[in-house]
Amino acid sequence: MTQEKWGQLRSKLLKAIGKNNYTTWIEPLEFQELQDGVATFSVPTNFMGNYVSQNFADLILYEMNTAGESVQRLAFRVAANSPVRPSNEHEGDSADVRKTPQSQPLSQQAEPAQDALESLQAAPLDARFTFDSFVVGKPNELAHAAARRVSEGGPVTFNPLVLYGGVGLGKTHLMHAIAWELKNKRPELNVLYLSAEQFMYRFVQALRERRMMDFKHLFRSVDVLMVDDVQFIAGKDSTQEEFFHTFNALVDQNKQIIISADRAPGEIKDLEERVKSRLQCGLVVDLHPTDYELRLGILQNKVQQYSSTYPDLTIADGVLEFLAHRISTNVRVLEGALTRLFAFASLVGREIDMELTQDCLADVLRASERKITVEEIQRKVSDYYNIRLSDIIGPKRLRSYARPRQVAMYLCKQLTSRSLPEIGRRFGGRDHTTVMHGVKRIEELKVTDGQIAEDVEMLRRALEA
Ligand SMILES: Nc1ncnc2c1ncn2[C@@H]1O[C@H](COP(=O)(O)OP(=O)(O)OP(=O)(O)O)[C@@H](O)[C@H]1O
Repeated sequence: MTQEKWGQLRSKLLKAIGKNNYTTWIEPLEFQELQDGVATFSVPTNFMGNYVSQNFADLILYEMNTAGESVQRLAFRVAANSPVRPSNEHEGDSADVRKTPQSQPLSQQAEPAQDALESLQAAPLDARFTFDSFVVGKPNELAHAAARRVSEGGPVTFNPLVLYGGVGLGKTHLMHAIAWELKNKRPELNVLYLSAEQFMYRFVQALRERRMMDFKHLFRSVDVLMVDDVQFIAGKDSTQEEFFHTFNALVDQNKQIIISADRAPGEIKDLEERVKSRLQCGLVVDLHPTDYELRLGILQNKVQQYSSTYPDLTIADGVLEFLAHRISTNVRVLEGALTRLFAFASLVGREIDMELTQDCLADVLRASERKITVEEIQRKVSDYYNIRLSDIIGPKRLRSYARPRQVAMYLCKQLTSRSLPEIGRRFGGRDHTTVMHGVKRIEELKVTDGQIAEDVEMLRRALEA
């Protein structure tokens, strides 16, 4: 991040927290560097660093990330370069921003909590995302069954329910469907659905307006709390802490919590252990990547919905099967393709046949047959394991390099059409028997080592996305 960018961010902070706070706390901060996700500031005193970290860190992090900077943590150093140590922290954590004040004075003009709660409930639910429009197949049947159960609003049997899976596989759809169902069946329940980003934003706002008591009260008075994309709060320490307290308070009152995430809780980097373990206490279900049958079912369902909008359009045999076969990335892309096809066909007034499909969706079809390269795999794997690309290719035999290298070789074998000798050549001129050994080793480990199985799956998804 440049000084200039920090300058722009400062003016946003000024607007957000008002002139007095700004002059006292933000103006004296001097941005030093942004490295490995940690933004370092120099501050005149320890006290000041602590105060800013406790009261404004989430806001600063939020603004930085919104401005396109990838920042997980802030660190404050007094001018002499000694790290700020929050008084109630262990030494090892000294530069981390972790603490949230446990209580904040209530603002004199604080609205009654109930009013504010109503505005919170306005988080919009998509009218299309209901159980009726959700197509069930093998990859999502367990998630669907669990969502159905929770949506009955009966006694809480598993808490929380965690739905996780890759991009566009229906997590948000299921969450909304639960909320709609609860609103219909149990209108007396206070159901709150929001994204983890909105949770953070509310939290930051409450801190800023000194209305933490309201915030706590609001979130503790819901009957069902649904938080979408919880991975968003990873690395945002104060928000995680507040989420943790909210979570515990609701579970203690036997209130239902439903969470979604893009990966299993245990796999979310920079999510605190205690949050992970709370999330793992309930029922954790995976939405698997779609299979051909599910994709076809979703397409047929969509076509049925479209038939009222486009009563004159017809689809030739084989088109839906072709799309289900060819577009396997995610449901969002599949739906988008069909929408475009209908719009196009209605414009030109033609039947949707293979020719029109190929013409209209040339780019989508090309993208879905995109070839994955060895270099891409090497790059993704090195990013994933946080090692250098040269360590994947190079000669080092340390386990911390050798295992990722074997994972990369395995993925090259699975996802590209390269032969073993070709793969070997691209891994620093290794022999094909070395590649074969690596591939075999990962095949074995996938069965015996859950971590490796998960790593390979995540990487495969990322590469195919
Ligand atoms: N089984 C399904 N039946 C019908 N529609 C589906 C199904 N799965 C996904 N969709 C549709 O695919 C689109 C993407 O789904 P959704 O937004 O729920 O994905 P997500 O898992 O929350 O993705 P992200 O990780 O991007 O938030 C939505 O329009 C949704 O209605």
